[in-house]
Amino acid sequence: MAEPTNTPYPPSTPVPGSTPRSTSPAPPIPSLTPNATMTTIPLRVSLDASSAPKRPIVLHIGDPIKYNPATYAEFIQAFEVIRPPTAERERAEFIRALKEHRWGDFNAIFRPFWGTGGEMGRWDAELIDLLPNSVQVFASAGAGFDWADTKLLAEKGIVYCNSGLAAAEAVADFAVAMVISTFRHLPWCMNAAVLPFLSATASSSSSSSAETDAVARQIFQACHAQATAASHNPRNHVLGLLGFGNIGQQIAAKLGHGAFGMKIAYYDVIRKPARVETELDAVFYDSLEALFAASDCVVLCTPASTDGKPLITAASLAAMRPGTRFVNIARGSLVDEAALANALESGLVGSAALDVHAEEPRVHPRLVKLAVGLDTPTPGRVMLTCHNAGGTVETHIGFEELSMRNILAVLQGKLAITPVNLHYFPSES
Ligand SMILES: O=CC(=O)O
Repeated sequence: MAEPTNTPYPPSTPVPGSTPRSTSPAPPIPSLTPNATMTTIPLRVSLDASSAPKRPIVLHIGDPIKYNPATYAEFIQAFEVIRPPTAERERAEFIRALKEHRWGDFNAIFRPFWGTGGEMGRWDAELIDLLPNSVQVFASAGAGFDWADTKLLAEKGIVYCNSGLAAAEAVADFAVAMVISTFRHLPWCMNAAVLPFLSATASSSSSSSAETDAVARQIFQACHAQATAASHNPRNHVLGLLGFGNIGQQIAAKLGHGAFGMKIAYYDVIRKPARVETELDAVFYDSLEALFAASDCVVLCTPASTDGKPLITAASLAAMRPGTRFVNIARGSLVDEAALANALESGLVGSAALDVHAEEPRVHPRLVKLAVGLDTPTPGRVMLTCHNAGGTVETHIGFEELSMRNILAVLQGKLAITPVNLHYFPSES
């Protein structure tokens, strides 16, 4: 089953620089309370009194800082920042450099890198075992951390901080668009407007522009007339959120009562406090199957399973109501895509919207066919996008800022802001 959702961020502390909130504040997220399990990581920065004080060393992997020059100025004042050149960030060379102790006893890893996964591939035992014992914190861009063995990092005494909070608003906004797409068949509507012209361009001379125009008008009119019968308003339908962390709660706030008027249902490995359920008018279901059986649209917003196994399989899909809508803005590895294609073809799943894919950057060919086909009774039943949900300038600003703030906090002996692996540390008592 999925890992626990992210350690919440204190409510009084806005994500520094993440979103311009002054004119239009985001809806409050009720669960953002300080977490009792937060702990201070013992300082391992060398404080050698006999020599001049040394600044802690930060290994900066990935892109240069683009959006937060003021915080970066503070950062490089406090730390010696080493940014290996591209060639040293290739896995083989990175491993060689670690073995040679090329960057000395560095204290933090800083990865403000917009892109899923690490530049040098999985952060597994092969890399982690080579890290010097001086490393205390690894702060990275990105909500997901399925590419990093955070348990092993904790066993080495390294706190891993993600930046999910900085991406939550963008991901939730995108999920809203995707949920609406499943109710209103946006791929069908969009494809019908342009596909005849795209096919004509692809086959160039075979059909005249008058023929293309006639076909296009026919397809337009068919969609205009028929999409209506397959489309519904989301209001009063049950939105089933599989995962109810920051992102799930933001989706609930945007689509629930007082907004789009959907009824909110959720399942999470950790049931949320009554206060959260009350504020979001959310009903807890005690199993994935129970949630699916109650939902008109299921949204996957939970971290990837630690064992890499999908949650959405032929067996779990069978618990859905016939014609259910399905949205994935979490991780492609959570879905058995062949089983989902079967369910779409049989009508068990009525429509879907998928931002993430099991083998990115490859998109499953059967799902592509279901996304573009104009020759079925309800064509274009799947919206497919390229892992774009979190991708906004505001997210990127927040990734940079939050990663730097996490490192500043830990290396200055304070609480990490968004740690996600503290539950793997031995307890202090
Ligand atoms: O998928 C995007 C992220 O992990 O932030």
